[in-house]
Order: sequence, then C-alpha cells, then structure tokens
Amino acid sequence: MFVTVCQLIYLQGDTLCKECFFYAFEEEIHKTIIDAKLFKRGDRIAIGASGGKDSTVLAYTMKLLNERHDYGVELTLLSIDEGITGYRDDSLQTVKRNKDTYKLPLKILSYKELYGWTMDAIVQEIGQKNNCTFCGVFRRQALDRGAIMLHCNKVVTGHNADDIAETVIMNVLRGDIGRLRRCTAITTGTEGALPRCKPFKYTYEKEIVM
Ligand SMILES: Nc1ncnc2c1ncn2[C@@H]1O[C@H](COP(=O)(O)OP(=O)(O)OP(=O)(O)O)[C@@H](O)[C@H]1O
Repeated sequence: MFVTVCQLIYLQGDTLCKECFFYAFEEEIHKTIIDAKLFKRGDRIAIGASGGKDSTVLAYTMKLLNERHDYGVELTLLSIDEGITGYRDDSLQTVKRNKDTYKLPLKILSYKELYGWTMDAIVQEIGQKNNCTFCGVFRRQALDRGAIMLHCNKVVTGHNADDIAETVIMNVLRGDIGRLRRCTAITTGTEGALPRCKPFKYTYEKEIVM
C-alpha cells in the first residue's frame, strides 16, 4: 500500500495536510476493524444513523472501506424516530440526505410503530424525570428490532473514544463495576439479540469533526 510521508507523521501525532489526514483517519478505522475482526464476508450490517456527525461519518467511512478493502458486507442505514418534536424530525432530514449522498438503503422506524407511543407522549405521561433512561432503553431495543426486520446480523454505532471515556467516568462515579467492565468492549450485546460494534472506539471526537 502506498503510504505518504504525511501519513507516517500522523501516526506520531504531528501535523498533516487535508488529504493525508483523511486517508490516515480512514485507515486507522480499517485497522481497528481488522484487529478486532469486527466483520466477516457476507455480514449484513445496520448502521445506526441518528443524523448526528458521528453516525454520518460512520456511514461514509463504512461505505468507503467496504469498497476500498472489499469487506464483502452489505450496509443499510437504520434510523430510529423517537418522536421528539423539533429534535429528531430535523436530524432525520440529514439521514435522508445521507441515504442519497452515500447511496445506501435507509429504514426509518418509529417508537410509535414499535411501541404505540412517541417519546413526546411518554414525557407527557411520566414527566421529565428519568425520561432519557427510558428513551435509551427503548432505542437500544428499537435498533435491534429494526436490524432483525432488515435481516441484518450486526449493528454498528458511531460511539467514539470520548463517548466511551464519559461512560467509564459515569460508571466509576456510580460504582457500577459490572457495567464498568463491559462498557469499553468494542463489541457488545453478543448475549442479546445482535452484536453491536463500535468501529470508532479509538477515534477522538475532534478527529471526526475534522
Ligand atoms: N435515533 C437513532 N437512530 C439510529 N441510531 C442512533 C440513534 N441515536 C443514536 N444512534 C446511534 O448511537 C450512536 C451514539 O448515540 P448518540 O446519542 O451519542 O448520538 P447523537 O449525539 O445523536 O449523534 P452522533 O453520535 O451520530 O453524532 C450514534 O452515533 C448512532 O450510531
């Protein structure tokens, strides 16, 4: 593989030109995928697409690496619409744009379809307290159910190194040893419905933004 001087310098934490930064960024994700044996040929992978920057960059990178390195996997965007007015409805527009830009199939699945309730209606019923906890649990299950509907055998999410560091600190403060042990794994959920992988486990948020 052709490696430029810039790419070698990046590995040592130095400055890079734009093109070499992109290439080095992409190849770092590829190395993570290969080292952790995240995918095998024939896998059908649902990309958790929230419309945020991380999952947008994830969709781009997964599509690119699948073609560049011939992973032989099938990719689909999967978006969960929690039914939060003024929040998810905006980001779903971004997901729809990503579908066209990256030419990937997209499935949008709503809490309303799955559970009969939107998140707005749940908040009206239970109030503001703990509603993020409810939403997080519902979303995890919705991603699994959506991926199964799409005949996918894996889910990937855009969780990055900063997200994982936050989760570690949260579990330390809570004294939750069980979660602390599990939360840094690159693949989770193997005991549940579907394995869930984090190709950005070692990627800093700042790099994703760049
Ligand atoms: N509504 C959703 N539909 C599909 N996937 C989601 C959704 N919300 C979150 N995810 C997945 O979980 C990851 C982490 O969730 P988080 O809440 O940190 O994302 P976000 O802040 O909405 O946006 P992003 O991480 O994409 O920039 C996302 O990168 C995405 O892969």
